[in-house]
Amino acid sequence: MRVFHGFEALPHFTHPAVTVGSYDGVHSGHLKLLRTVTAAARGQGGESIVFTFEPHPRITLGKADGLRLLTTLDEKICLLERLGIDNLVIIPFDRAFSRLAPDEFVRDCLVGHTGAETLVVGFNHRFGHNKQGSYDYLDSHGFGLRVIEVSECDVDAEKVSSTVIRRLVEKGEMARAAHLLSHPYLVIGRAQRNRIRVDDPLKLLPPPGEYDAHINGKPARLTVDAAQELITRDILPEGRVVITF
Ligand SMILES: Cc1cc2nc3c(=O)[nH]c(=O)nc-3n(C[C@H](O)[C@H](O)[C@H](O)COP(=O)(O)O)c2cc1C
Ligand SMILES: Nc1ncnc2c1ncn2[C@@H]1O[C@H](COP(=O)(O)OP(=O)(O)O)[C@@H](O)[C@H]1O
Repeated sequence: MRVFHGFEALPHFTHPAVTVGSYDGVHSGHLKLLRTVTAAARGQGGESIVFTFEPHPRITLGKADGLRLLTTLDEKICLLERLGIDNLVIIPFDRAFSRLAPDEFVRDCLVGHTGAETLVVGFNHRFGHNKQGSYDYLDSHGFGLRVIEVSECDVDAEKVSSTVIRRLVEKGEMARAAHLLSHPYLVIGRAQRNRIRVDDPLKLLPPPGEYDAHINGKPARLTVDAAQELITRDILPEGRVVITF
């Protein structure tokens, strides 16, 4: 997967199919869109592009109050890569960007900068200044784009959203969280002896307690302490570690 920062210096994309969103957690609902965008790209002999935002829009818009995220940017890249997405474009979500009207965003950013031919959106997707854009808006304005709307994906008749999964992780219900994510809860940190630190203060960790997890693919018993440090029984090689719950 190629990763680009911002709209400047993007290459020429071949018949791209695109999707846009925060994609926090890259959960089962997101998966349905990501599979659709991949299939659409293949169907038109082109490549898939995911646009995501950094920082999370709610932070820029001052609506973050205590927000913790399921995925850091590093983790999101890892998860999208595994799904076979061809390109990721990370959009700096600043105040000026948030003021773009829906038509400016679609015309200038999606079509203008990437030549998007197909746009995949979820059932509740909103975009553009004050969230004025939606599937209906796209459908009625055309923009010369094929727009595919993906219906809501539930798991066991339960709504799947980043918010629902955040609540499960906050309660330490890691098996249920993994079920709604459709993959284990991922934490990428840095090991020093038997301690693992996560540098991003926005990363949501499970509450203090003991957990069965995997560290770099090996089963391990892990303690999360009150200072949100992760402690193992064994000494780990120093550096980047991948933990899955
Ligand atoms: C160009 C562009 C501008 C946006 N502007 C706003 C905005 O002004 N206010 C807003 O709440 N969301 C805006 N969004 C939507 C956010 O990306 C995000 O979907 C939304 O903030 C999610 O809100 P929620 O977490 O409260 O559901 C914009 C999206 C795009 C692509
Ligand atoms: N459970 C779900 N089923 C289907 N689509 C979903 C689901 N949850 C989210 N989506 C879609 O995934 C895309 C990205 O979602 P998200 O990152 O939560 O949205 P936003 O960019 O508005 O924060 C959106 O198009 C949204 O409609």
